[in-house]
Amino acid sequence: MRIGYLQFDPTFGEVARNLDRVTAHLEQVEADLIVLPELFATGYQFVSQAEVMDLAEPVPDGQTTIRLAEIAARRGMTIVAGLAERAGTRCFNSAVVVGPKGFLGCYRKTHLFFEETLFFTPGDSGFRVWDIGPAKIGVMICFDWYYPESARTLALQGAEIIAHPSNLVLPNCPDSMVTRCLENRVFSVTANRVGREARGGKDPLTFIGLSEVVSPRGRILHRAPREGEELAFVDIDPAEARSKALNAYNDLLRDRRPSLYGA
Ligand SMILES: NC(=O)CCCC(N)=O
Repeated sequence: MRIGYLQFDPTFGEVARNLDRVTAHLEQVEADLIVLPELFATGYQFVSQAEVMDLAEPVPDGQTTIRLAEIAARRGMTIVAGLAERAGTRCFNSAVVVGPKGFLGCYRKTHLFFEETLFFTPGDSGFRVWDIGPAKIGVMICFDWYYPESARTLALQGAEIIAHPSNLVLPNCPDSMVTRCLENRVFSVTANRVGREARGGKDPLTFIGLSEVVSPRGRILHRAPREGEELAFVDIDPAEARSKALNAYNDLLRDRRPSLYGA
């Protein structure tokens, strides 16, 4: 099974242009699963609620989901991509899952970071897993990584690969995903963006790149540079994420003691 990411540098607000640039990359892809960054078509540093409402789209009938579903069907692959979702008067920081047969579902970011809390509604979808044929994938978005419950919940639901659209600005995620994968015995694909944004007189944000695929044994199978766009794929066997046995006596998920874990 071939999985990977597009590390991308969007131009803020230029949705059609960003979509065109991304789809040009995707037309070259021969893979089973590709992950795109969080908010890949809009950019990240919104300055007002009105701006978010203007740039956000309905799911699945908005242009971004439609375009990605068309490509997924044509290329016979699954795409997980972050986007700003408009649902009535609310906006969510979401990720859509589209496959060879069309739209599969949408995850709404559970843990909003920094000024996202001003413009987005905390996600209400809960963590979800989709069977895409060769594997079961779960989705979390960027800052969700900071909460071990995110990856653990997906692993308990049977996720073998965690698709992780991101706009990372803090340094810790790339190395921390080694632990997330090790403790849950899952693969992860973190698709980060690169570049910087300094809008509306706000402090500039520099995105750290370092997109990566990590194995269930905590090996970094491939990591992108800090800067520059990169399309990268790794051939994996998702079966490596099915057994949670550490040895003849320990099973990572069976041996949990939730009655002793408190809230
Ligand atoms: N967009 C984000 O959720 C950033 C989260 C903080 C980090 N890990 O960079």
